[in-house]
Amino acid sequence: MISARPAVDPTDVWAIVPAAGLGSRMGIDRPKQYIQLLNKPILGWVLQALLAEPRIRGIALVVSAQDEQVDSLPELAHPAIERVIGGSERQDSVLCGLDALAKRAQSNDWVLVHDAARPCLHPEDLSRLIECTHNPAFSGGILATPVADTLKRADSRRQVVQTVSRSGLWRALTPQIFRLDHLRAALTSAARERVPVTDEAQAMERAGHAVRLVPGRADNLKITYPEDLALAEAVLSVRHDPHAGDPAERK
Ligand SMILES: Nc1ccn([C@@H]2O[C@H](COP(=O)(O)OP(=O)(O)OP(=O)(O)O)[C@@H](O)[C@H]2O)c(=O)n1
Ligand SMILES: C[C@](O)(CO)[C@H](O)COP(=O)(O)O
Repeated sequence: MISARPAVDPTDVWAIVPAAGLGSRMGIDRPKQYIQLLNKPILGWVLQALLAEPRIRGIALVVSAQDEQVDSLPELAHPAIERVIGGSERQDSVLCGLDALAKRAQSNDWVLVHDAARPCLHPEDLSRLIECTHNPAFSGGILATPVADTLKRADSRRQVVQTVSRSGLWRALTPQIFRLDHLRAALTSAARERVPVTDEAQAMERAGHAVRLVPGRADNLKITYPEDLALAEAVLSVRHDPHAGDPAERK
């Protein structure tokens, strides 16, 4: 049952966690979302963060049909979580999640999508993202962080051809929040026209919607390569050690 949690205020939202990827860039023989960070798999951290937010009524957890490890997650027993089978690309998996939620939710409910590969979501970022739905000038929003490095464009030999201005450039993070019917229509259109989209915002932009950037913490890392694991573990251990303090507050 996906709608087991009571409504707590008019901005209740639903969540989709696309977790049907192979994690091929991680270079191991099992999906990266089951790698343990501290005492918990990456996907366990993600579900814990979403379950702690009372405005989220239900979560569609999208996994591959071959996934045998998902049953070992204690969070799977939570009545708010529904398991859904995903597709071959991330955008297909998100659509599978939306189709499942559409059977329970209202078409104008809000849905946030958060990668199974981002275990360091901070509760304050999640809360501010949900609050961006109160701004009627936008169709929703995404967590994002300004680009902090100097950017280079290179040719096929990796010779630098240009230094690109980073002014106005942001890195798209997740979660990303939109109305269920808008996002479903935008992703369906991208799929019908075979347009690859790497996040929900790209589908929404393509459909003509105004997408708000909500500044989020740069430590909301996406685990992609092996070297990302130690960084994420460091973030989680500081956050969950009450004596460690927040490095961002160090002078
Ligand atoms: N067919 C797919 C592909 C990706 N994802 C999910 O989308 C998120 C972001 O994708 P990415 O980090 O690229 O993960 P993978 O596809 O697993 O990694 P890789 O590209 O290295 O294979 C992940 O939570 C991943 O599980 C998904 O649900 N369905
Ligand atoms: C959705 C996302 O996490 C935003 O940064 C990202 O686009 C997914 O990246 P991928 O590596 O292309 O799956």
